[in-house]
Formats: sequence, C-alpha cells, structure tokens
Amino acid sequence: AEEASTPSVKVLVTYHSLSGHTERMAEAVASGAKELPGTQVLLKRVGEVTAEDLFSSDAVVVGSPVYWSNMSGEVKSFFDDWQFKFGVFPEFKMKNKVGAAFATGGQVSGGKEVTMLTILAAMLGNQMIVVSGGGAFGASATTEGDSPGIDKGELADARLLGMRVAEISAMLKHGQAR
Ligand SMILES: Cc1cc2nc3c(=O)[nH]c(=O)nc-3n(C[C@H](O)[C@H](O)[C@H](O)COP(=O)(O)O)c2cc1C
Repeated sequence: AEEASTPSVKVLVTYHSLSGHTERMAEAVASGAKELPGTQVLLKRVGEVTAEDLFSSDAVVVGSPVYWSNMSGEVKSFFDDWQFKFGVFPEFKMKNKVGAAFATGGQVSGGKEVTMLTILAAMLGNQMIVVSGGGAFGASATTEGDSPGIDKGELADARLLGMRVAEISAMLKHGQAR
C-alpha cells in the first residue's frame, strides 16, 4: 500500500538522432531508468516534447550527436524553445529538476565531452541539478572509424546513467532511492 501511495518519479529522456546511434543510447538510458522500481519514463525526440512533458518531469536527460564538437542545432533549438515555446524564464520553471546528458560522436576525440558539458551548461543556467553517470560527464559512444556503431560497454554506460538519474530523482523526491 505504501508503494502505491508514493508518487512515481518521472524521467524524460529526449534526443536528436539522424542515423540512429543517439537513439540507441537514448533507449538504453530509458531502460536503465526503468530498472529503479517506481520510475515512469518518457522517451521522445526533442522536437516532440511538449510543455506538459517538460514541466511534469522530475528529471530530463538530453542526448545529442556531436556536430562540430558541440550539441547539434536541433538540440540547441530545443533548449532555446524552453523559453520561446515554454517560457521557463524569469520564473526558472525547470529549477531543481535533475538534468543529465549523453552524446554520440564519430571520432574518439571529436567533442563528445564538450557536447555533454554544453548540454549540462544549459541545464545549470536553468538552475537544474546536474548529475553524471556512465562516464564523468554522462554517457557517450564513438560511432565511426575503428569503433563503428554502439558497443556493449557504451550501452551499459547509458543504462548506468539512466539508473543514476532515477536514483537521484527519487532521493530528491522521497528522501531515499527506495
Ligand atoms: C554536421 C555534422 C557534424 C559532425 N561533427 C562531428 C564532430 O565534430 N565530431 C565527431 O566526433 N563527430 C561528428 N559528426 C559525426 C556524428 O556525431 C556521429 O555520426 C553521430 O554518432 C551521429 O549520431 P546519430 O546516428 O544519432 O545521428 C558530425 C556529423 C554531422 C552530420
């Protein structure tokens, strides 16, 4: 009965992906978050996220392909839409929600960490509580050259990120990760 009366933690996992790599990572982040009982996960492309999706979430995990060592324009437009479409400022409507990032990039040293940091920077500017997981700045995967596609270890990192986001969100919402 106690379980049922505890409101579930809502995690929004959202991403941009043209050739499917970032989408695979997003699915793994989502399944990692679901591993914590009582977690509700919504998986959507950035362009499909509504105000209701955003504001009803306890956590938002954003994934981007690396475009010129940074988040893709579509992901940046998503963040810009937080103001243009959803009016987050000046009330800081995203304040104290958990935020995290993941990225895929063609090259080993092609800007995945910068990409995650710029995503986290947008979240920090919104007074969100940013967390890492999987890797030091979030979960990432190299998708071209000697390391084509997404491998098992990269999927495992994405799952770990999702789990950590769910755990921290539950701690903030309920005082413990259950
Ligand atoms: C316009 C453009 C710019 C890119 N710039 C970079 C880059 O600077 N560094 C890098 O490692 N990969 C770069 N890539 C490769 C993508 O990040 C990589 O293929 C990624 O996994 C694609 O993700 P997706 O399959 O989800 O679309 C670029 C790709 C495109 C289309």
